[in-house]
Amino acid sequence: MSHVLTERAPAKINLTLHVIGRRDDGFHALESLVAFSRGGDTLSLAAGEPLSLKVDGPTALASGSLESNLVLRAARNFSQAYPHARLGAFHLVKRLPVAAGIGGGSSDAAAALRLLARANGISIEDEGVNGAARATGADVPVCLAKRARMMMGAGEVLGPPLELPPLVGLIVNPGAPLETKTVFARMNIAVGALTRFGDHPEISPHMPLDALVAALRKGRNDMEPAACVLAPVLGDVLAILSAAPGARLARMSGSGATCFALFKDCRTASRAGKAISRAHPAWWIKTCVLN
Ligand SMILES: C[C@](O)(CO)[C@H](O)COP(=O)(O)OP(=O)(O)OC[C@H]1O[C@@H](n2ccc(N)nc2=O)[C@H](O)[C@@H]1O
Ligand SMILES: Nc1ncnc2c1ncn2[C@@H]1O[C@H](COP(=O)(O)OP(=O)(O)OP(=O)(O)O)[C@@H](O)[C@H]1O
Repeated sequence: MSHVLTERAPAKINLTLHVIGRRDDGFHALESLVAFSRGGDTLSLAAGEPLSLKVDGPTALASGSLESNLVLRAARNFSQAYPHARLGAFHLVKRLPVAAGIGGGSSDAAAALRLLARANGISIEDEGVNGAARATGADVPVCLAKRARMMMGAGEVLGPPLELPPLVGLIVNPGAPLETKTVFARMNIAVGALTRFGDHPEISPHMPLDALVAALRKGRNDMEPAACVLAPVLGDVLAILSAAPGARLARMSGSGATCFALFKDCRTASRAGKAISRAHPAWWIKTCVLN
């Protein structure tokens, strides 16, 4: 019988997302402080079986065809880097909203690479694993170690892991899918243009909570205005989160439409979550701890 390994694929939250320009290859250059939730999707691997994927869970249908699933794309990229490596049968339990700016597919792909690395006794720091992550998608490298850190370049340049204090958050997705590519296109930045270079607030490795929140407030998500045009409900989500009692900061994650707010404690966050859920029962709302 094959040995089954399991990994969690958490949500990625862009606490800040500064788009500082557009490179000659068409990709946008970013400065982003990324953190991770504790819940998310679950991926398991029966190592040694032929490569396959089964997906179930509440958002399985929304995640598209099996053939286009980033788990299989990551596994194929891994196999190119390590042609003699054991692959296996993946089982994904999909819970995160899809095309939501919280890197669900990227986190699943990174979990697949962690599982394949474990099954083959390879470190996730190995260049082959990192190369497979880069080849799979811009957000996959940062999801590989799932540690809070600065992300730069088009996602391939990572700062050192940061020991952020746990941030109590509420994440809200109003159910309007947004494709990353479409939101970038709407920003309409010319190839080769540098917009707002280097004004990201300084984030130090052991920042106390209040200093971190103050620094985050000086940051922004540059994709928010374009995403709000494409999904006007986002304006409501941000206004509701900003006005929630105890909210210290409200912002969109990634290319949207998921937004988050930070609170001083779990009780305040959970109370806000319940009130928003009563008013908007169709929205996906989760309290979480980010770091
Ligand atoms: C916006 C972020 O969510 C911030 O974390 C990510 O940069 C997006 O990462 P991702 O979803 O993994 O992106 P990919 O699937 O690699 O790219 C989707 C499309 O988004 C655009 N794209 C992506 C990342 C980037 N830095 N610049 C871009 O212009 C490209 O048109 C690309 O074809
Ligand atoms: N395992 C997967 N989970 C979710 N979506 C997937 C997966 N594999 C492929 N996809 C496809 O990837 C696209 C983006 O989905 P995803 O949920 O990763 O977006 P996102 O949260 O906006 O990502 P990011 O924050 O990295 O931009 C969707 O169109 C979906 O069909």
